[in-house]
Amino acid sequence: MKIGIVGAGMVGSAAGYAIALKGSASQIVFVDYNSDLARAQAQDIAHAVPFASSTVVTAGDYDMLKGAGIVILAAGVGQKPGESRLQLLARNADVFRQIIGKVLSAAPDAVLIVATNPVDIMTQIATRLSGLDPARVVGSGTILDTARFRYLIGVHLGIAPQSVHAYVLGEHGDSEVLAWSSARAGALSVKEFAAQMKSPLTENVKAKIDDGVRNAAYTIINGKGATWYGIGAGLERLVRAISRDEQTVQSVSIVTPKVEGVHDVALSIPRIVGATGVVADLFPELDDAEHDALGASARLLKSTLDALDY
Ligand SMILES: NC(=O)C1=CN([C@@H]2O[C@H](COP(=O)(O)OP(=O)(O)OC[C@H]3O[C@@H](n4cnc5c(N)ncnc54)[C@H](O)[C@@H]3O)[C@@H](O)[C@H]2O)C=CC1
Ligand SMILES: CC(=O)C(=O)O
Repeated sequence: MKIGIVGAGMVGSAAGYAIALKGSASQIVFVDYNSDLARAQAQDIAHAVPFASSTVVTAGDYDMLKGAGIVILAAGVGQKPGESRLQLLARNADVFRQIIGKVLSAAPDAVLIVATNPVDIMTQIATRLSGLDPARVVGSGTILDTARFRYLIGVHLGIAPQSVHAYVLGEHGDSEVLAWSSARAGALSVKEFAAQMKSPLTENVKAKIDDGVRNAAYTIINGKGATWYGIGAGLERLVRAISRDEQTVQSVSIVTPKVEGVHDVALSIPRIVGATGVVADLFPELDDAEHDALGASARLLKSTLDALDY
């Protein structure tokens, strides 16, 4: 499948690199208003291809997206140290106003994957601007936070993160909800697994893991200016799920009719992802505090969107 990537900065290029190394696309086309950057990223990644796959990597204008089955939207500004994702909204909404029409003119049948922050609200804006079925406009949402959560639980339990089944819900941002009550390791609840492994999940351990997930972006941005490898791998995972019609469960963001009493809000819950985008939503079992936190996250996202005049 041909994949378009609009925004050839750190996130777009990390996604392209991961896709090329895995060979999950036949072709990648980078588009960026900095055309020199797009060309340079394509060339650099193309030089990795002989070690890994047969993906053809190029760069060009929007018309080069013709025939793309998926277009990743990673254009826009990222956070400066101390800035929240929500503070990027007005600037990145302007970027989407400029690019969505051009993407759809060239690739009207593509599934859109949104990475630009604040990703939930940008997903809602992309859905509105494109007029597409919401299931075809998939925000990467908490796919990265879920990976961070599984990684840290895996470290605590001494097991591979692939054996941890746990999800982060709601906003990809400060109000996100770590769904501890439904988290499992192998066939056990994480609490029972931890007890049997003699590494109990105390409130202190859970608080440290929460901080490691919720504040990961701030910590990494303080150290290196931006984050890109984690999300690059997450975007590749979504490309694979869609291009191979995998029907895999991922925590992604789409405009959802009703979440905790909030109507038409984009946020993450686990969803089945296949060729057409999101195929079905899965509402996990939550305890009362998690229900309340998910409701608060949904209300925050909805009110932030409503305050934006676009
Ligand atoms: N969803 C997630 O989990 C994550 C999202 N992000 C977000 O991804 C976005 C991109 O981050 P980076 O790649 O680090 O930024 P970057 O600054 O390295 O790259 C952004 C690119 O977008 C391009 N661009 C800006 N306006 C454009 C327009 N109107 N048309 C075409 N291209 C345009 C720029 O030329 C630049 O190359 C940010 O909003 C960031 O917050 C970053 C990490 C994780
Ligand atoms: C920047 C960002 O959204 C992240 O790394 O989670």
